[in-house]
Amino acid sequence: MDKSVVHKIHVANNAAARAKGSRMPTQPIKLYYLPPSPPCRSVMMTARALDIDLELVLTNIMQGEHKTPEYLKMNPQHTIPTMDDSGFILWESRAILTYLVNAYGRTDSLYPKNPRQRALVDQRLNFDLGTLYKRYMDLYAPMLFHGQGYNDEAAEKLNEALGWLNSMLEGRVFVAGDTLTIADISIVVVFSNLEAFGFDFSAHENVAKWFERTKKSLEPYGYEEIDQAGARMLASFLKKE
Ligand SMILES: N[C@@H](CCC(=O)N[C@@H](CS)C(=O)NCC(=O)O)C(=O)O
Repeated sequence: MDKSVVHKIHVANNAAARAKGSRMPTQPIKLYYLPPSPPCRSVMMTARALDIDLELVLTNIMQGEHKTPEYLKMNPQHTIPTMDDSGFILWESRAILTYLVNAYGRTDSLYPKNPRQRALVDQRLNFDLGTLYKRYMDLYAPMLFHGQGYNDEAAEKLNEALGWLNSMLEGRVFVAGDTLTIADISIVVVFSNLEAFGFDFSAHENVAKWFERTKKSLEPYGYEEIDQAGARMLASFLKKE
C-alpha cells in the first residue's frame, strides 16, 4: 500500500482512539521484524491487543539485512524485533512489550501497576528470557540453523522448565494470575513453536490447558495469522533439515 495512504489510515485510527480517551503514538511505530521470528510475533500480538498500528519493516536476517551500517547504527546488537517510536529505539522483545503497555495501554491489565502483580509478570518474563526460551533455543537452534539432530539432554532440560511453568500455573488461569498479561503473550510463542514442531508437552496438564485458553484469548489479536502461521513457517525450516 502507498505510504501516504498508510499514514492517513494511521491518523484516522488514532483520532478515533483518542476520541475514546486513549494515548496513541503521534507517528506510526516502526517494527523491524520477520514473520517467523518468535519475539517479533509477541510484539505484534501485543500491539494488536493495545490497538496500535505498527509500520512493519521486513528485515530478512537470512540475507543480512540486520547487519547493514544503518541497522547497526540503530541496534548494534543486530537483533529483531527492533522498535522505532518517533526516534526512540528499543530492542529486546520483553522490554518492548512493557514499554508499549506503559506508554499506550488504555488500562494496565496487560501489565498491572500493582507492585506484587507486576512483580509476578516480571518474574515470568525473566523466567521466559533466561530459562524457558533459552532452553527451547538450546534444543531447537542447532536443529533449525545448523542441521543437527535431536539432543535428548537439551530436551530433558526443556522438559524440566516446562515442569516449573506447570507449577507456576497451579491455581492460576494465566501465567501470572487470573487475567491475560504480556507474560502470557511472551511465553505463548514458545508453545506455538513446540506444537508446530511436534514436541509433546501434554504431560504438563496445567500448561496444556493454559495453552488452549491463551490461544483462544489471543484469537482477536491475530493469534492464528501472526503466531500460528509464524510457528508453522519455522517448522517448515525444521523439516527441510
Ligand atoms: N532476546 C531477544 C532475542 C532476539 C533475537 O535473537 N532475534 C533473532 C531472530 S528470532 C535475531 O535477531 N537473530 C539475528 C541475530 O542475532 O543476529 C528478544 O526477545 O528480542
